[in-house]
Amino acid sequence: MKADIYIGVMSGTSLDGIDVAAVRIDEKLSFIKAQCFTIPEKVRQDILGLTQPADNEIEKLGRLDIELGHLFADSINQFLQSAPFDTRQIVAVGCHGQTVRHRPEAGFTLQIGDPNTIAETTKLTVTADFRRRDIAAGGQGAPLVPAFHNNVFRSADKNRIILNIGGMSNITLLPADNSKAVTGYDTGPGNILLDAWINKHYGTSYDKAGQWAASGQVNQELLQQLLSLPFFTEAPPKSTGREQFHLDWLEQVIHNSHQHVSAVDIQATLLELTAQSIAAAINAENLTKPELYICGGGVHNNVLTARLSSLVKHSHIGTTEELGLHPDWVEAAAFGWLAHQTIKHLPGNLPSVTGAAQERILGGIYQA
Ligand SMILES: Nc1ncnc2c1ncn2[C@@H]1O[C@H](COP(=O)(O)OP(=O)(O)OP(=O)(O)O)[C@@H](O)[C@H]1O
Ligand SMILES: CC(=O)N[C@H]1[C@@H]2OC[C@@H](O2)[C@@H](O)[C@@H]1O[C@H](C)C(=O)O
Repeated sequence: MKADIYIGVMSGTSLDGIDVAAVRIDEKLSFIKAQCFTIPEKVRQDILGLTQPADNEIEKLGRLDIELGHLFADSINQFLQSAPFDTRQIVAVGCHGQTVRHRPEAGFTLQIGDPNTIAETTKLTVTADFRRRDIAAGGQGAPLVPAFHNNVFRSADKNRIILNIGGMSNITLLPADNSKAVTGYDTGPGNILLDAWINKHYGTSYDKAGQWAASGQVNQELLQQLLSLPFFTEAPPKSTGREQFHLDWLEQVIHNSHQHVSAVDIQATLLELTAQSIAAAINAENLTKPELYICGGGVHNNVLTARLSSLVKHSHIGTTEELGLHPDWVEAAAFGWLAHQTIKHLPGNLPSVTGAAQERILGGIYQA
């Protein structure tokens, strides 16, 4: 039987790799397989260099756009070498691109990784640039994945919350009552500050299972200063990124606190900040006895998830694996679904999440 297969490609704010997933979409979506590809260190540094104002930005951006286009295309081609399906069944690729700047308050967001290059190199139809139409319609352009969560994880009898802990964290509220709107927003940092701080001190890219954080003590004064950032109490719709949560911001708050806090205690404090900001967002919602399902790389940080489960009100806590989708592949699968929406001329955004005036067909199509 001929099936429609879509390839989702996600390279998120953590810069931990390029996730490629294949999904089959007929009446229902089913996951086929996924793989993560390395981002070379030089490319990682070039991306990071563009997330803050830099010299000669246009030239750097132009070059990196093409370089990432090739990197995404090579990852897709490699992924398809061991595909357990006939690649002629692929309808399209949905490529998120790499966010280098997200400034919804200034009316723009920028994801790069040239889709023309991907289409030329893979000989596949590519859909990309999913966020800017939502922004043009008055939305935040993010988070987009709640629409996918609504499609695959909503239950008719249980209220559910899906929590993504990536570089940033975002929640999706899925009421069982389908007359109620799905809502969701970015809650603030996911792994980004934990990654940045351990990288500064040990050169490693993340705090494995949260062990370094677990060996320190939370500094309450610093925690309160970090939590006083207006973003945490702003009403949704809201989204954020590296523009807000970066090492310079953290170091400025530490400096302004006028106290000496050891590096390990700062890591413990950052884990507590991450857990508390997520939990405050979840607990502020009035869904009755929600089930909480976590996805994103943060599920592997046992110390963070244990702390979260002691802070949040929920009737059940687990990962999206219980709902049939491994937590590492939810976002990549979502971009496969978004490609399907674009190709079928269906909306990809949820105005109740992003704040856009209406539903919109997202993204551009770059024909094979
Ligand atoms: N074993 C582990 N222990 C602790 N943290 C981990 C572990 N494995 C992954 N992580 C964290 O997960 C992060 C990657 O998460 P993920 O791939 O969901 O991010 P992303 O897709 O870049 O984010 P975003 O959703 O913001 O776009 C890593 O940077 C790391 O901090
Ligand atoms: C601008 C941008 O790239 N935002 C990402 C980021 O990573 C998590 C969170 O912040 C979310 O808003 C979004 O990603 C997912 C894929 C989304 O749009 O739902």
